[in-house]
Amino acid sequence: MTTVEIPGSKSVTARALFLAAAADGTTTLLRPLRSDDTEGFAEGLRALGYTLTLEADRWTVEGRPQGPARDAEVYCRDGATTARFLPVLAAAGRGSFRFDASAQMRRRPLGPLTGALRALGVDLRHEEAEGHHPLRITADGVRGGELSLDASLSSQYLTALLLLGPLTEQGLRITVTDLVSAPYVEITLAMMRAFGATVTQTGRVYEVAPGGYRATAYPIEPDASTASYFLAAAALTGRELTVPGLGKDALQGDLRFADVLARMGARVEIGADRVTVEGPRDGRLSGLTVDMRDISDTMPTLAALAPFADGPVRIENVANTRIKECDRLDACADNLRRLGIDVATGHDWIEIRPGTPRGTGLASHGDHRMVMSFSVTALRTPGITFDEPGCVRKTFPGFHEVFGRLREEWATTG
Ligand SMILES: O=C(O)C1=C[C@@H](OP(=O)(O)O)[C@@H](O)[C@H](O)C1
Ligand SMILES: C=C(OP(=O)(O)O)C(=O)O
Repeated sequence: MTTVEIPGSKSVTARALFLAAAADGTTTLLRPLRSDDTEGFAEGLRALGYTLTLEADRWTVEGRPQGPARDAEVYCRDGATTARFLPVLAAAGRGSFRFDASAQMRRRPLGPLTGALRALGVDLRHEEAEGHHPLRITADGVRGGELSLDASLSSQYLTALLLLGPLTEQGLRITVTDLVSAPYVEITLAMMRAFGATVTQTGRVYEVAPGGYRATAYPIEPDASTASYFLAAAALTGRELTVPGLGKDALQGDLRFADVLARMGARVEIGADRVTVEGPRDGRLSGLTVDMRDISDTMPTLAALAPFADGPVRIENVANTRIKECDRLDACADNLRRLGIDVATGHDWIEIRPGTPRGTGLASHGDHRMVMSFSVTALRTPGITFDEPGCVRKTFPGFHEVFGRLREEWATTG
């Protein structure tokens, strides 16, 4: 049996950094993720005037409940959590703040969030394309009130506004007309409560009370999206693999990817604080149709595994994967075709037919998940290479070392 320690969750680390910065007192994050996205988030906080100490497994943040209070320029790199959460933190402070991001992140939409901030009275200007970075905020605190929000492009708009709620004078009441990636909002609600906020949800209506956040010591659970590559690897190779730290009480919806593997024929056990997957001994996985709207970061993982199933794999309701680091439906189809696999896509779906992938050069499309996903395919396909393997740094800089060790361990144990 193999055990793999997975680094901390990107989503939980980003939220914990925001909450710690906004809290009254000093917060300690235990086992945070160290990666380009989360280091970019921490660097953004420093640019906004916060004091952070980053040690290997322990980050401390000195909170400033009054919010950022001096003019600043923030570069958000490729991270959408940084690019969508930090402008909201700035809006709650006082000063003139300019935000910019990488070319990739500049292309990704912000409009529903910046529209909501304007509706709350925030003075915000997009410097180039409307609804995209770069943007300038002239902040003077946020009074609060009622809002309607369309979160069908990204749940991160809702998360950002929920995080803002306790920092407003009157609180926020948000009615959501549509919501993608819903489990990420559950992470937000649970973590806001852990930092002392009062927030309720009744159907589509979220109510957040004013009153700020309280500092705490916060342990970061392992990243469930990252775990998907290792769980898929076990499913594909007929091995048994355990990821400690992700169990029944895990915050992240992406752990549900294990249920998809179970439907394909793997044995899955989700215990109190660990998940174990054992692939079928004969290597036979079943095809299936699956709605991944809630867990679409794992769509590429399944697409990369899909050719080995004994029937078609159809993934539905994943239109918003077209506005991630790249257009993930097109990028998956491109790489599967390079491997000689028959694949079809539509506006919000992809269908992959069974086949035997042929090793070849694959395109990263600047997307960490392309590289990590097709590394799983490579376990049963000699000759796969990537044009930009280093882009895994966004969420898991050590991916190739850890995945390579697993591959070697399995090669030597027959
Ligand atoms: O809130 C978060 O931490 C995230 C929400 C999801 O984005 P969308 O809501 O844009 O789908 C997910 O894909 C992303 O990796 C992280
Ligand atoms: C889409 C992703 O990241 P983000 O939206 O946080 O940039 C991801 O990690 O797959």
